[in-house]
Amino acid sequence: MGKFSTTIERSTSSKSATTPSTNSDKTNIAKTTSPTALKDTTNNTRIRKPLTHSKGSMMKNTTTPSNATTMKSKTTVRPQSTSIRPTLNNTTTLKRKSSNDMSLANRSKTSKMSNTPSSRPRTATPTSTSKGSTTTSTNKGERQRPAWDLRGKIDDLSLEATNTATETGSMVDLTKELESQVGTAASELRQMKDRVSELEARLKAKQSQCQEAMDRLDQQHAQENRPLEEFNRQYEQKHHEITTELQDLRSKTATLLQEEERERQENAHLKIVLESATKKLFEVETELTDRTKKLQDTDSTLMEKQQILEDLTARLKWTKKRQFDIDSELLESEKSRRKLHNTLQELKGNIRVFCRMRPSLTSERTHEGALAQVSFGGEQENGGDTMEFSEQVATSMVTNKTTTKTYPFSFDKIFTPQHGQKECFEEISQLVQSALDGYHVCIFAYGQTGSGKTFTMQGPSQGGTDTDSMGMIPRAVHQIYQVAQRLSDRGWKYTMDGQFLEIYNETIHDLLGDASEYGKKKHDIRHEKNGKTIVTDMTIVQLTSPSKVKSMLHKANQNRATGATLLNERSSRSHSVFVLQLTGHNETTGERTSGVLNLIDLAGSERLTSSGATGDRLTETKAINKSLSCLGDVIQALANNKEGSHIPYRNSKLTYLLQNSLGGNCKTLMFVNISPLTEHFKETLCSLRFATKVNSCKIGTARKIKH
Ligand SMILES: Nc1ncnc2c1ncn2[C@@H]1O[C@H](COP(=O)(O)OP(=O)(O)OP(=O)(O)O)[C@@H](O)[C@H]1O
Repeated sequence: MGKFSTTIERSTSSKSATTPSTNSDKTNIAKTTSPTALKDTTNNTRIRKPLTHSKGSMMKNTTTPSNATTMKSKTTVRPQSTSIRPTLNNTTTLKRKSSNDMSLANRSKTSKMSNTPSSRPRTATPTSTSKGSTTTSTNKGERQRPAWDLRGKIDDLSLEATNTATETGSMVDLTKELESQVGTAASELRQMKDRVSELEARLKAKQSQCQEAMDRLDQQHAQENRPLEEFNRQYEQKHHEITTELQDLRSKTATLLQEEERERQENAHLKIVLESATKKLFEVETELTDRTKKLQDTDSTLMEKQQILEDLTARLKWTKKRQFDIDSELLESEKSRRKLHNTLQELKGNIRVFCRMRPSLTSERTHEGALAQVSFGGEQENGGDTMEFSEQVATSMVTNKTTTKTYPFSFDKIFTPQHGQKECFEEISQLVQSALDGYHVCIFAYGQTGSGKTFTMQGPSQGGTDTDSMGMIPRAVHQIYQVAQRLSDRGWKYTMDGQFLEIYNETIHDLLGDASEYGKKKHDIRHEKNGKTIVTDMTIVQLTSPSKVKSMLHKANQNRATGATLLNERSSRSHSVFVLQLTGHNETTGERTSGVLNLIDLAGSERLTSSGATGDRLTETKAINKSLSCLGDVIQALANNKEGSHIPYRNSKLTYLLQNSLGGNCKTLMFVNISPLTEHFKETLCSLRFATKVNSCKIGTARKIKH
């Protein structure tokens, strides 16, 4: 069947279903509690409306009964099914309606088109032909009425118009019927709404009742549960406590287990330590036993030794006492010896002469016979020493025979090359003591150049630091310093003022002054009535400590070097005089002393003839010889010892300077320094002869200077 026939079926079924559907709808509404469902029903009702406009309904009369029955049975089911369709809004419904109307119109149009005269070839029977031809002409291109069959076409049109009129009438009926249905439905709807409202009210009431019942139940439940909750709370608390306690217990147990493990390990360790300690203890005990035994042995030895020590201590005590007795005896003996010696010196005079031969230097021992033949004798009865030089002298020029000629000498003391500075100083230390006691002491060093005068007076020219080689000047200062310290216990206070001057070519120079002033200042000699000798503009150094002597000598040597030239070695060509003024004051007794110690390094005593000097050197030599000759003259004059006789001090600067240190009030010592070399033998003989001359002088008894 084509589309058109389907449409007929639908319209038929909808029409036939209209009445029964009302009942069934009602039943459905009653069952449905939702207003929405009701709406849907209404909508469905509306939806069904276009179905009544279908061509099918118009064709109802032409349909066979059997078909109608079938359709009816089909449509009765539809309202039920539509009642449970989803809700459609009015707009949708209208749209559907509109679209259905449109489809109806189209169908009508199509129907019209299919009934045009063009489909002329159709059968002449309008009803059956029309239906069959229309259907076929529209859809399958069935045979159409020929163009020339206008009559047929008009017939078709009139038939169609009749059909349309019939259809329109049916439509009006249908509309009316539908309107009536709508009214009924509206009334039903209102009833339903009322019913719904009523039901809703009842529902609300029931809900409220339910809520109240629920509240009551809740309250009851709460009341009933309160003890249970309390119990539950207590239970939980208890549970918590027990759990906590349990955890504590577990943790304590774990700690205890750990401690136990640790103690176990410690015990094991202690066990090992104990074993080791026990072992050591045993060893120590063994050692202790050994040592105790040894200690006992040592104790007995110690006791023996203590006994020995006591014996030794007793013997030492006795020895010390004996030593003290001997020392006392020795001191007494020494005192007696000094007294005797002093008496001897006084008998001999207060001028003493020491001879000192220096050792030969390595460079001087070049050949056999380089050293002069000399023998040193022992101590004489009068306390002096002897020495004897010898030389081979030709007796005949023809036979070339020689004989040994000897030159004996004796002096208060003779120092061989083997004697050191220490021995020399021991001999003169008493003179230094005399200076401290208030005497004027004068110590000369006389001899040719290079014979060892400076070495004797100051020490090595290189300024050696060893105390063994220290000369007479530093030793004298050391001794004075030490004695002054010792005498301070007995109330003595000493001051030591040092001056160092040089007499060169009969001019005085200050060796301790500023180097730039050296040789520029004029210094005069003044003798005061109290016996003091003053040299003007001289630098005076307070020797507060022995170390100051060293720096003083260094300064003097520096100044001397300033005045030296290549051809003129100043130390050999000038006299250097170190003057030490010693002033003592005893605060206890009020006693005062003022001694002077003159330490003089004379210029070289070469003979003018043998030196072969000319020019400036000749002048120097003349000056030196003159001053040395004057010194001899002064000593000679003093030796003559004639009261009031003239002493030629003023003949030279040296003797004038030493005026208060040479003579009856003074103690004089002369070192005659000699060389050991054969080549210097003649000069040595000259020096020794001069010294012998001095040594033979008796100046008289020295007296303390009184202030
Ligand atoms: N007793 C001694 N022991 C060791 N060496 C000495 C001794 N006496 C002198 N000499 C050395 O001999 C050399 C000459 O000595 P020194 O300069 O003292 O002679 P001098 O007589 O002072 O000479 P000058 O008149 O030229 O000053 C120096 O090198 C010195 O060190």
